[in-house]
Amino acid sequence: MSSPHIAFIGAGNMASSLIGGLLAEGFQTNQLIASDPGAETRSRVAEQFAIATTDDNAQAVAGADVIVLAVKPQVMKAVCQALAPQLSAGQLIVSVAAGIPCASLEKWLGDVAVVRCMPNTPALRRQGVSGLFANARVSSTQRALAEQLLGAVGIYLWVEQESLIDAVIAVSGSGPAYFFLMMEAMTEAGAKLGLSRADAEKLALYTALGAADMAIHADVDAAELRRRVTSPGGTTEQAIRTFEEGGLRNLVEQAMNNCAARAAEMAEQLGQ
Ligand SMILES: NC(=O)C1=CN([C@@H]2O[C@H](COP(=O)(O)OP(=O)(O)OC[C@H]3O[C@@H](n4cnc5c(N)ncnc54)[C@H](OP(=O)(O)O)[C@@H]3O)[C@@H](O)[C@H]2O)C=CC1
Ligand SMILES: O=C(O)[C@@H]1CCC=N1
Repeated sequence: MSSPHIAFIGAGNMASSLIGGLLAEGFQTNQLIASDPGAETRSRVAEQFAIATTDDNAQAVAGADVIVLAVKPQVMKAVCQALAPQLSAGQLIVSVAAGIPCASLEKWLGDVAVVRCMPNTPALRRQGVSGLFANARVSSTQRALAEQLLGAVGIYLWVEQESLIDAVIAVSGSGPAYFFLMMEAMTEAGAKLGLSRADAEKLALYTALGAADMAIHADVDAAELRRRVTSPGGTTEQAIRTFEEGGLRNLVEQAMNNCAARAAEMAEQLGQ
């Protein structure tokens, strides 16, 4: 489908990142509509992206090829149950919600084609990475449609088991926050070492960008790139030793396990 119409249900952080990325990629404003109960949110989205907005989810989904469910998991059941009678045959549901399984969406929406997707907010800059899982009703054309949507805002990969979406959340869905935390901490520490806050922030952010770009394009892994920065007896060695002795690897593993466990817990609590 060359010019699909896409309705966003919920126009908050994640929807805005996707909308911004789609428009930057060349989607037309008249292909997109966003529905949200918040008047301020609708004004912001209309002003920022010049797309149609509404507070009526039923109006948003009428005629849409793809319906992106981008509300908080806590309201997903009510949103879906209200939306179910408004859906037409052939529409593809793309849910970006953490912790809401396909089976729950099918229970609330009926016999629908669902792609469960875990994107991340760098989609706004078309630097997103998404994990996708399709239920059995998704046709090959609809798979291609989901790929067109998420491919417009970054890269994507399909997982063959739905449970792996929780692992995707732990790595990349929530992952930007881990790197932002690192940037905050490096900025603070740089400022304490005497740099201006602005300079410390610039150095930290561009270092993150450069390291990621280098790691993506290198023909060796991150461990080898790290070793190449770490001169024996030099400065980096002291920093890395401090991280290792402080248990950074264990901490990262624990954090990601807790993240995935929370997604599973949400499925128990909110998916009924
Ligand atoms: N933020 C992220 O980095 C990521 C988020 N996600 C998923 O995206 C989803 C949305 O998260 P996020 O964008 O951060 O949350 P936000 O709160 O920023 O956005 C959700 C929006 O939905 C609106 N909303 C509430 N009720 C309804 C309704 N009945 N109909 C339509 N819209 C409604 C909310 O309005 P109001 O505020 O007035 O309630 C809010 O504007 C979540 O399910 C989350 O798991 C996935 C990947 C990454
Ligand atoms: O924190 C959350 O629950 C959402 C899902 C992944 C990123 N943000």
